[in-house]
Amino acid sequence: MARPLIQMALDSLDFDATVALAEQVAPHVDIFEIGTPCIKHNGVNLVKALRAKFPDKLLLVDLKTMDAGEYEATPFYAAGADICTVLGVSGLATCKGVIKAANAHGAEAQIDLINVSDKVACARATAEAGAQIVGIHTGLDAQAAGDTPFGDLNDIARLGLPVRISVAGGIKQSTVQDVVRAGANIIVVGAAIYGAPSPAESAREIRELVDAV
Ligand SMILES: O=C(CO)[C@H](O)[C@H](O)COP(=O)(O)O
Repeated sequence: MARPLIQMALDSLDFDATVALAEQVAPHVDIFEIGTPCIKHNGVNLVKALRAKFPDKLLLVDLKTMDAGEYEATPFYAAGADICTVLGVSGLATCKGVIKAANAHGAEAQIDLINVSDKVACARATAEAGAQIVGIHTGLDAQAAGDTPFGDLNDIARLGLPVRISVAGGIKQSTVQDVVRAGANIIVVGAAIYGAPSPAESAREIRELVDAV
């Protein structure tokens, strides 16, 4: 399996703080995720700023699109996004719209399985439709209620679909190696890095743990 990628979720609302945090953790991560609250607050100009500052990083824009897939995602790909997310619960037509926009820009679409009731069926259908990445995701509110993404990861990984698997939801130093072993290709980490006393040190630890598996 190719080396798993580490995705840092930039979940602040503040434009300058987001860029500053990205600078701190850049040596240790592969993908910068502009989180949903952050992209809603700052818009496409933040995509352009990060693209210009980090030409060698992958950039994921966590749009969590729910409708008008092609129309909503197109300007973000045009601004330099490598990956945009679309909600699996939006339905196949919206997912296909984001996939179409991604393909038009030589980029990728990620289907976020958050709150999808039949995740296996959604993953199969969207992989068939050409999605490049399926995201297993326990959101912040569900985490607060005690949920984790680990069971869903096992269910999706065993399908052997021709997609990369991204996993998000409270991943930290003590769980990251299990996530890699369970078959994740992209490990998303937010609070365990940005909430640490030293985000750079925390990102470095995560990198070492992932690479040691
Ligand atoms: O997409 C998100 C919330 O919807 C978060 O960015 C994602 O869950 C990663 O953050 P954390 O590691 O803190 O869970």
